[in-house]
Amino acid sequence: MTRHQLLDSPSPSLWFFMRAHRIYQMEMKLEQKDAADWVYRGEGAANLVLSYTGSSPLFIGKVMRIQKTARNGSSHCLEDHTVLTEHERLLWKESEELVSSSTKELAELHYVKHVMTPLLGPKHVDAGMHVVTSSEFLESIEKKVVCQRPAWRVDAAKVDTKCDFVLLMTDHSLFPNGTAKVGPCISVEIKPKCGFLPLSRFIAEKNAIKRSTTRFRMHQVLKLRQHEISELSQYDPLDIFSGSKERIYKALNDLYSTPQNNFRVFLNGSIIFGGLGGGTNKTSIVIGKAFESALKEVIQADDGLRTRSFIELVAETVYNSQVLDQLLEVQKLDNFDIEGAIHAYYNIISQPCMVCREFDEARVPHGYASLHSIPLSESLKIVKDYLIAATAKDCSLMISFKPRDDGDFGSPYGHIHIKSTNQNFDYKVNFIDLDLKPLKKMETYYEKDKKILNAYAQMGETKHMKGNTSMEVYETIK
Ligand SMILES: O=P(O)(O)O[C@@H]1[C@@H](OP(=O)(O)O)[C@H](OP(=O)(O)O)[C@H](O)[C@H](OP(=O)(O)O)[C@H]1OP(=O)(O)O
Ligand SMILES: Nc1ncnc2c1ncn2[C@@H]1O[C@H](COP(=O)(O)OP(=O)(O)OP(=O)(O)O)[C@@H](O)[C@H]1O
Ligand SMILES: [Zn+2]
Repeated sequence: MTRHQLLDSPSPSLWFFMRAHRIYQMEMKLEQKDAADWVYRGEGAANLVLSYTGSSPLFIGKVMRIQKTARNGSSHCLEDHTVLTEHERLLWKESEELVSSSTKELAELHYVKHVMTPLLGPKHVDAGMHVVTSSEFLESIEKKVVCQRPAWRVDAAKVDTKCDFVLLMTDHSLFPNGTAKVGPCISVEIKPKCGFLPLSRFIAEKNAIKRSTTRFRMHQVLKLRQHEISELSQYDPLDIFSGSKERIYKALNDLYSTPQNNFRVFLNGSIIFGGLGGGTNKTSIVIGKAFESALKEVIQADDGLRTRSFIELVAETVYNSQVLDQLLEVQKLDNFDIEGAIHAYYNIISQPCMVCREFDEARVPHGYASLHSIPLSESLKIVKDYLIAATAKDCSLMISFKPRDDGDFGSPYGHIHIKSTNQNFDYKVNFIDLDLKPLKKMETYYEKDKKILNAYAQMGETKHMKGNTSMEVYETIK
């Protein structure tokens, strides 16, 4: 590791100094030999995440988020590392730091810092910091982790070795104590997805099902058909966002039964439940037993009773912290639905509307035509809010718990008590994956919406012949 300037005598307080003074990029470079200290933690569609195992105080308690690049050029990854497009600069013009960013990576960081953090609360978001890397460092990481990655993720994308930055963030599966010694700490990662039913008047009558069935549940049918999942999830996002204790318990039980990519659990930073880097199947008895046993370190209950107490811990925290209320508000910035927002998108890019083009000129529904005569400022607001909501619908939250020491009254963390074991825990909640969605994705969103609806309608048609409603069908094929 090459250090310059500030970093001759690194200390944990330096990290806070840099954040406090808005120094988002460390004056250091990670070299090939540094790769030995980083191990695979997980990944999503766009990024690979590693955790630190070395002894440098600068990196203890941190994870590294590395961008991936598509193998076939058509993945989710941000292929284009130039800064925002002309239209994106227009869209985000109120966030000066974002539009004047010199690289796409810095734009992403400023988006989290200046757009998402004020909406979700600074207590729950860490925008992270960029660190320069050599391509040799990234190549070593790529080789080192390839065998731990899910095969389908390996086929889809690899580490982007041309990208010379990585993002360093707080490891939210741990509690900071400034040393390499961890634990006991248990954390849960939940990807709750969209928690409301759209009400927009721009939803076409033929798509009215969107007003009564969540996108998540309809999307499950498409995912099943495309073999992305092997069974339908029992989870319904409306439960976890409901504010009702009973329904939150139900959501947690359903997430536990069918975790897919919506639920994971880590013990002292290592995964003990759910799939690394992708989805996972229905929880089997074997997995259930192993999980029960892993919980021993933190849940003081007899064999067979720990999972239930763990679910109580998470459900009570979701209910008491009310953290999902804030997330739901941000998701609801999408109040036009993609069926309305898509027209505003074409106004912004000054292109003929591909949706209205499908209608005879005289038959364009009045509502859509009216969207094409609103001022540009309104179109910008509609699309900007839609994209912010898209980030909020795709992010995850990590809730971490550590047993609370008796008499610890000055703790900066939340406090939760579970009745079943009479235990007290400190907890903290953080949002992760608050990525900026590219403007050009609006067209993909429109197409995907149609695809999801078609798959759901087709399932309904097949089964309706037997006299069932779509909901009953969902329940029976689940
Ligand atoms: O469209 P969705 O709801 O499937 O969300 C995508 C996620 O699929 P999911 O349904 O959660 O399994 C998808 O997750 P997976 O790859 O399925 O784990 C990504 O998060 C994707 O975001 P991006 O392209 O990486 O920025 C997500 O795309 P966005 O729609 O958030 O842009
Ligand atoms: N700050 C963090 N602390 C602890 N674990 C993290 C952190 N950030 C990410 N992870 C882990 O790494 C995984 C992948 O990270 P992330 O969700 O950011 O990837 P992504 O490619 O952006 O995902 P998506 O497919 O949703 O776009 C997460 O699911 C989580 O398990
Ligand atoms: Zn239109």
